[in-house]
Amino acid sequence: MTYAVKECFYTLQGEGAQAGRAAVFLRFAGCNLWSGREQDRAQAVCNFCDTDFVGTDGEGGGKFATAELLAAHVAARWPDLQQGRPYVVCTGGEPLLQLDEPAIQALHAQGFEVAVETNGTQPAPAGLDWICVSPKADAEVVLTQGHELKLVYPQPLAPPERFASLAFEHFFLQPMDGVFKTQNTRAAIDYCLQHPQWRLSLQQHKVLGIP
Ligand SMILES: C[S@@+](CC[C@H](N)C(=O)[O-])C[C@H]1O[C@@H](n2cnc3c(N)ncnc32)[C@H](O)[C@@H]1O
Ligand SMILES: Nc1nc2[nH]cc(C(=O)O)c2c(=O)[nH]1
Ligand code: SF4
Ligand SMILES: [Mg+2]
Repeated sequence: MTYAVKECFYTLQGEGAQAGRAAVFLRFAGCNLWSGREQDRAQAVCNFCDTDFVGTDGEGGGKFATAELLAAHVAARWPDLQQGRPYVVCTGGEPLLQLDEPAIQALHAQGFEVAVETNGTQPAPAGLDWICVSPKADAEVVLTQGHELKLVYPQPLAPPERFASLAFEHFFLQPMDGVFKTQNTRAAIDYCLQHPQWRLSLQQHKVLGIP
């Protein structure tokens, strides 16, 4: 299996229950819900994406022929493997189109806890330490259990109530970034105030100006 990686960088997790934690972000290229081309955005199943996941040309990007080469590339980004619990967040694009058990095992062998940010349309390989599912209105969620469910809000066809009974430990609303970010943030605050099962996830890295 060759892995196509858009970029790979060390920063703080900006979202959800692990926000503030140092992590290597491993951003896989490609997604099943959007081509990544602006001319296709309006017709895409997921049309609010804030990320460039096309190609392998980003910082720390490239193609990796084996799970071991991929894991060594990730480990090289962690400052000191003796210090703290090394943490890798596999994202994309849609990471579960590529992240498989051998890759997870190779990352474990390098000492990493392995997290994933997924749209929930693919089954999860065994061995993941943290699963964050972020449902998209027009895409069926097959991954219905995990650690956190992080719903971009609002999506009129995906109200939070649709997901509130799924088997997750944490439930977050993340205001949709874009031209209506201020209004979306206010709406998410109001929803959390009225439904305390849900917490607010702000994209802290955007506030901080870090990747
Ligand atoms: C770029 S996605 C990649 C992982 C996976 N494809 C997914 O959608 O979960 C990473 C996270 O950013 C969220 N996200 C994408 N676009 C956003 C936006 N415009 N505003 C807020 N969150 C957004 C996604 O819902 C997901 O939780
Ligand atoms: N700092 C930081 N935190 C993040 N959490 C989820 C991200 C993603 O794009 O998946 C992301 C990201 O791109 N940067
Ligand atoms: S599913 Fe994730 S990566 Fe794909 S277009 Fe939507 S937000 Fe972007
Ligand atoms: Mg991001």
